[in-house]
Amino acid sequence: MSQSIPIHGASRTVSNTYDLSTSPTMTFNSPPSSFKMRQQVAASAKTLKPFDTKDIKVLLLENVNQTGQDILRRQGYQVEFLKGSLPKEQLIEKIRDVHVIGIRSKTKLTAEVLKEAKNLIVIGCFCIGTNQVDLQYAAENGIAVFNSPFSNSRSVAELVIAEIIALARQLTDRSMELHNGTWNKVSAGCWEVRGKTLGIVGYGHIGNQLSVLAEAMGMKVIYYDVVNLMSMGTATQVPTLKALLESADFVTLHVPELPETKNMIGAKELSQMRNGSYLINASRGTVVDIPALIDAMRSGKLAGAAIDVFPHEPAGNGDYFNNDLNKWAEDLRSLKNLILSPHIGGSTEEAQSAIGIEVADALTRYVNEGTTLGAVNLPELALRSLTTDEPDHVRVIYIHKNVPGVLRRVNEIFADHNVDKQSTDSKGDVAYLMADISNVNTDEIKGLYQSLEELSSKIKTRVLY
Ligand SMILES: NC(=O)c1ccc[n+]([C@@H]2O[C@H](COP(=O)([O-])OP(=O)(O)OC[C@H]3O[C@@H](n4cnc5c(N)ncnc54)[C@H](O)[C@@H]3O)[C@@H](O)[C@H]2O)c1
Ligand SMILES: O=C(O)CC[C@@H](O)C(=O)O
Repeated sequence: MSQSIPIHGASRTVSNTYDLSTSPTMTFNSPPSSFKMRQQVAASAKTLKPFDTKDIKVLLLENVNQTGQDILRRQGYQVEFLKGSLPKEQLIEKIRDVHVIGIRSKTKLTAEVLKEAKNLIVIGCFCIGTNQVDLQYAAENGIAVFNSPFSNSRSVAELVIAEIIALARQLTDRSMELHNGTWNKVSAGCWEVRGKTLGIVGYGHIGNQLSVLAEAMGMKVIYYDVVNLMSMGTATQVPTLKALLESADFVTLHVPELPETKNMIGAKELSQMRNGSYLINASRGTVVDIPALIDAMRSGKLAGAAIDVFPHEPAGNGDYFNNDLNKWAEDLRSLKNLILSPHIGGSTEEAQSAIGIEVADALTRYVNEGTTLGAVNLPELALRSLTTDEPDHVRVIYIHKNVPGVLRRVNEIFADHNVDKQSTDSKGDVAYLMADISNVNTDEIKGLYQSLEELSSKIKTRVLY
């Protein structure tokens, strides 16, 4: 029935699923005849065929790297690839049909969109941020979400280092002037970074990398985080954001998009910064109140800023960055010593290639084996793989409401079979159960599936075989 295909180290041995190509609410027919054929071949000789995954539809948006596309195509999935994101109406139209969607930071998978995604089992965010997905709605509807938590962290940190030096030397202004034919050799207001203080807000993966790089350039590093953290090198944690803003020559933001981080840097915080200091934001566009930043730049309070992320970002390359998109865009564009970049913090060949592999592997393992290791909205579980000499085994994945009595009822349904291994865990209101059951003949799969589907606790059932 299946053959072992290496998926970047993971052995793929679970071969088919009972609900993947169909709506979870469909009525059941007999198992496909191809399944029985595979069973016979497997039982007699173990000269196994690759399993049939052509029914699994994947939609990849926002120019997901070739590495990710290749992994998913090698599985035999039907992969549709688009370079940009889609307007909401088109997204809804497409998402109705697919089992897997891969996105980056622009595609908003809100409850309104996900409500239409009746076949969707998993979302891959080919980036760090997952704020663009309604994670709670996804979990409550049995849709796993994966991301790549640190594959582009170094790229962001390196961009920020470049920006610190470029701002201190007004480099982008000088470059633009010379591009326009003007020679303007100045030293006034241009500084070395050695001995200056870098204030890092959010000392996670990116903040850590940055800390090490900045110290290597002779900068003093202070940081503010809501969590008590171990300092890299000789960096120092400060107790409040205010303390950081008052002491830093350069302030750089590396917090996630959360209700608490919305407009975290507004007029009050900008006024607390040192005169002639610099602000860098490569986190999320909502973290800085941009009209307040424009005022602080115009008044000379800030000597410069670098902004990589915006509250509203264009859907694709070539689109306009103007007042229709963000009402202050043209004011922002007119400022001196302001570096504007189109959300490229993580956009390097190294990062995108690594993210493509990491997220596509996670999606593949989830689709084929039900493994949730690395999922951001479901409990993280894995079971040892099924093997080819276990032809009458099935793996049951039962995503359910986290309420009393479910395990007893599920195990009653399994009662006529041997449960070889089972694992279960919960996260908030949602629980995830994996069980490998032996001595299941093909005619019994439908019954198992239907019995689980009929439980009032059910969110989503998958039977992999
Ligand atoms: N510009 C880009 O291309 C790009 C690339 C990658 C990531 N990002 C953004 O950068 C963010 C940070 O990435 P990371 O990998 O370092 O994340 P991380 O989760 O490793 O670190 C975030 C840190 O912020 C801290 N934090 C959370 N809320 C805070 C608050 N209110 N005040 C202070 N600290 C707070 C957390 O405790 C954590 O230590 C991501 O969430 C993403 O939005 C942007
Ligand atoms: O590649 C992207 O679109 C997002 C990059 C970055 O913001 C992330 O969250 O990883």
